[in-house]
Amino acid sequence: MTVKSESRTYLNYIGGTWVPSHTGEIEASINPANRNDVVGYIQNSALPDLDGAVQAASAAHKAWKRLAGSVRGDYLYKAAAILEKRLDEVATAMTREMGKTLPEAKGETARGVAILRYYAGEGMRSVGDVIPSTDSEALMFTTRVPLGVVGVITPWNFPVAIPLWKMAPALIYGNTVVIKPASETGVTCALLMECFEEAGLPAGVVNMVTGDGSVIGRGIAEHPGIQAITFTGSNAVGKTIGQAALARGAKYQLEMGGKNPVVVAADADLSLAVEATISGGLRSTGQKCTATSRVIVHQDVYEPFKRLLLERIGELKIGDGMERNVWMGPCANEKQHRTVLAYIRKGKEEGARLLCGGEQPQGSGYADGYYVEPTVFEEVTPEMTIAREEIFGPVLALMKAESMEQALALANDAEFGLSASIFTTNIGAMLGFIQEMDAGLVRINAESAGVELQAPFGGMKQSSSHSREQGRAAIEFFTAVKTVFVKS
Ligand SMILES: NC(=O)C1=CN([C@@H]2O[C@H](COP(=O)(O)OP(=O)(O)OC[C@H]3O[C@@H](n4cnc5c(N)ncnc54)[C@H](OP(=O)(O)O)[C@@H]3O)[C@@H](O)[C@H]2O)C=CC1
Ligand SMILES: O=C(O)CCC(=O)C(=O)O
Repeated sequence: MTVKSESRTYLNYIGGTWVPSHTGEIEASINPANRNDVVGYIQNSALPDLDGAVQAASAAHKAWKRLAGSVRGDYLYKAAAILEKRLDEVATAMTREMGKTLPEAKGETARGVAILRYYAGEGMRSVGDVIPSTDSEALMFTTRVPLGVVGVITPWNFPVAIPLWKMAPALIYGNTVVIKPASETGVTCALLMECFEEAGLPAGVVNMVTGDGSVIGRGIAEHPGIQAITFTGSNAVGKTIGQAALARGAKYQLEMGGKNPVVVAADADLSLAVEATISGGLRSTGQKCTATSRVIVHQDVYEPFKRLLLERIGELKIGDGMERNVWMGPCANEKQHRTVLAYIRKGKEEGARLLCGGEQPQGSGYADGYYVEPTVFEEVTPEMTIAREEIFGPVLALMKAESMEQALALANDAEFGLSASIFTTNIGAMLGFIQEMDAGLVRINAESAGVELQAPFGGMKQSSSHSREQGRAAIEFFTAVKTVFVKS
């Protein structure tokens, strides 16, 4: 296989200019489909780089917040048009950096364009309420003000959509931004910065510093010049960010893991349920916080569902996401690959029965990449590790339920509460699920993954800090309410 390596070095974007890190160190961004392919080099930054970015963002804030919302919106519309024009280039960088297939990466980049346009429009929408005062001669109303400098810490699994669904609302409501993307996807983030630069955003309004999470990510959480932090990633890191922010009185928002169930009732459309389980559980190699992980099937349809599921999984083509007809790419990095294989081993050790997959696929096309076969276990019991912990890989755990009550109890038996699906044609079962399921997203006859940008997104229990992102819900995090009382 020919390897298309590039040696372009991407700099930090600070105060409207591209600058190298004070450390002079760079880090290679590797293609997980072929570890010999270097996508580019990013800066391995240190705290003085972050300080520079925070200073630039603080200096830009006063003028940015004073612009009319519609003017800030115009910048976002321009950035959207530029991203749309560069869609193929950005999607290709994404596939090469973290492995999702090119059609998925193109879909995500198009979603990024739509996110920018949605929030551009927010600049023209109302922001407050008029509240009747007990004083008949007074006018009382609420308005909203930006928070200041927002720190954005993002993961590698949605390298365009997640940065944009955090940055676009932060910007439209008048904040300035310092982003630290996941190290695996620093090149894709640098391309997003180029779009903002080309759109002419004033210097310092958006800034990017790449580098180790434990240095730059932690630095953002602890920085006194950053008024709010929005994070998506693991629970372990999210909790430390929340604690650091709380300790210094900064606002924070954490979107973390999931252990999302799909319930298949006896009256379900089985082929629909199978397709949604495969799409929700295995697309993006299972690396979505909304991915289906536990599949709870009513005993009356368990065998036909299982047969159909295995038959369809057997047809999926695994490989380099840049190749046509490949349905599932590799895990995003070496650590993730090791983690997923370790969970599969644990599943076997704890007594779950392996129905398919479980290994790194064999053959020359797979030797240099972080591939794992789509894997299905059955006889999974609620106390097993693979039923409890987020795997973030192409692994499905089948569980048999004797009744819908038991299915619902199993679905709710998790520390997480992000997304949950049910497949049924019974309206009572649908309503019961909507009512009783402890999840921030409840989906009926639809896969657990897949978030619409105009609707609130976030989880219950350990999945989030109980805030919501996206849609109009974003205004709650990125602004503070001011109550105004006016008397002549
Ligand atoms: N909810 C979701 O969408 C996601 C969940 N996960 C879960 O997390 C697991 C591990 O993935 P991983 O990439 O390691 O996730 P992390 O939580 O470690 O990474 C997410 C982001 O946080 C940064 N970060 C890392 N350490 C710190 C720190 N101490 N303080 C502040 N920021 C930090 C990372 O930077 P850097 O890249 O430089 O380390 C990255 O930008 C996955 O297996 C999955 O279970 C992962 C990604 C997304
Ligand atoms: O399901 C989606 O499209 C979004 C999932 C997500 O936000 C995540 O995995 O972090």
